[in-house]
Amino acid sequence: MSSSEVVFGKVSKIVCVGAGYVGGPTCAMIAHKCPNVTVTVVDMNAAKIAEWNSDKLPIYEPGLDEIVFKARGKNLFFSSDIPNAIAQADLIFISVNTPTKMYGRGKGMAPDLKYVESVSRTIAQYAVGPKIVVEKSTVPVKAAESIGCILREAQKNNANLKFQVLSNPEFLAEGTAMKDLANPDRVLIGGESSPEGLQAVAELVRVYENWVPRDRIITTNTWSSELSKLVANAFLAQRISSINSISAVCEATGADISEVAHAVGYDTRIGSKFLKASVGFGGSCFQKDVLSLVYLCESLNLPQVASYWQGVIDINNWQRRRFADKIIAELFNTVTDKKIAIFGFAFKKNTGDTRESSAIYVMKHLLEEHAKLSVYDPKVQKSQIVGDLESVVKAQDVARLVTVETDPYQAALGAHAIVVLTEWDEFTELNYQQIHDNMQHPAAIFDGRLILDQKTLRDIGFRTFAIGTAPDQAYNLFGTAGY
Ligand SMILES: NC(=O)c1ccc[n+]([C@@H]2O[C@H](COP(=O)([O-])OP(=O)(O)OC[C@H]3O[C@@H](n4cnc5c(N)ncnc54)[C@H](O)[C@@H]3O)[C@@H](O)[C@H]2O)c1
Ligand SMILES: O=c1ccn([C@@H]2O[C@H](COP(=O)(O)OP(=O)(O)O[C@H]3O[C@H](CO)[C@@H](O)[C@H](O)[C@H]3O)[C@@H](O)[C@H]2O)c(=O)[nH]1
Repeated sequence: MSSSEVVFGKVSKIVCVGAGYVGGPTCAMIAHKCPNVTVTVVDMNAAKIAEWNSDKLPIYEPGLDEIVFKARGKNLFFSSDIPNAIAQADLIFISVNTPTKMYGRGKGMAPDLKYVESVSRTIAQYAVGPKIVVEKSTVPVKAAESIGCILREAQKNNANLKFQVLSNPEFLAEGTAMKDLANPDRVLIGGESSPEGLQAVAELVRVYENWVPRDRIITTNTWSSELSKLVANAFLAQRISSINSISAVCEATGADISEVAHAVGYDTRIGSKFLKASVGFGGSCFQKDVLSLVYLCESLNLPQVASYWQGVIDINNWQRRRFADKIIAELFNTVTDKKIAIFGFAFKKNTGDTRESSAIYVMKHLLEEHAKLSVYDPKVQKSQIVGDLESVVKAQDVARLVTVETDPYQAALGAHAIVVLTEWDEFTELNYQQIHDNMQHPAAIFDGRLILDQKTLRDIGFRTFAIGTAPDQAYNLFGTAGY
């Protein structure tokens, strides 16, 4: 092609394959900000598409309903007709899941790319005319090469087909997805430096330029873009593991993790964000993407780099275990048949998502000790909680030992302890005097999120433990001082 030949014209029809946590919100935002573009989100899960077309959307995300209800039926559509949508599109986002592979080569480490490959083959089968194909899913470096290879094969048999594969990873965080999409720190687009590649990049830039300042749209080569997504998540997860590792030092010495994080984060070179100690990071991305980086480094014969990043995961698992062990130790070394209230099951506040939530693992450890757990989460359904626990503990034990309540006061009624595992704002506003009055005594609270005021709770009569905080000598009812 000559540099002046136009292969990829102005994008007016966008299709997104994958109507999940990324595809749904991202396309709702594009439709909202680009009234002249028609956006169709397709998925092989017809039930999910029906939910996207209903009054109750399949995911909870602050601000999402409003935008979807405004744009739906105008320039935003949800459909199960994948072939037709692909045939019509100028630009196709691949936004399907890339979970950690649970079988065969790379089991427990590599991302499973079968859904990405399957979409590539579907595009190759139903495409007509030129298409810009955009990796939105998080993938390992060089995934675009595999997608391109499948698409080029289709091109050989049909001269009208033209494809360019771009990388455009998503950086939204759940719970703040709509804010992140409306005002991203940056948009990253990777592509080829050929004339066709540059044209495709320019067309995707043009879409984002509808609301993102041009200087926040970064363009790179394809492999830099793919790798940057993994590295961004690895750095973020690393900060949490770093602060969590120091939380153990605080507990053993009398330093306070919030004070340390504040003092350290005040250095502008370090920065204050993502330094909140916790019961460990959860969510569908951090563990999966760090493991993907570790696997990539092992494949590239870089074992030192692999083991450096593996440490981030090891600390996270250790922190979850450490917190559960602390609960058991402080409840007089036995939780057998003791009722323990679990406040929060989602992996963070303002989402109903439970994927890789630390709650699953802390509860697993407690269930192995035969604790009776009573769970309350404002946004997670009972079926989800039971299903998640059944993936780590025998179903009969879940049935025998776990109850799910729709009210935190009910969850804490008659309990020996409360364990806070998600930082929902409403947990800070409960009447802890009333809760304490209706618990077994001595009553304990374990704050895995550092959201409760320990002094107030102690004044009420609670025995308290918070991550990264040594029990105050004056209130050291646990008798764990040793420093
Ligand atoms: N969840 C996040 O906050 C987030 C943020 C940034 C990036 N990502 C990345 O984005 C990707 C998608 O994540 P998600 O959380 O939206 O996943 P998800 O599981 O919520 O959604 C994926 C959807 O793809 C559909 N799908 C799978 N294969 C398909 C096929 N062949 N044809 C049609 N539909 C198909 C599934 O039915 C599902 O509805 C992942 O690679 C993830 O790592 C996620
Ligand atoms: O200081 C902190 C910050 C976060 N967390 C925990 O870390 C996990 C992940 O939180 P967050 O990153 O806010 O949510 P995610 O939706 O998982 O978003 C991450 O993963 C996405 C998927 O790749 C990326 O797009 C986002 O940029 C990246 O922040 C949660 O369990 C949080 O509670 C902490 O424990 N301490």
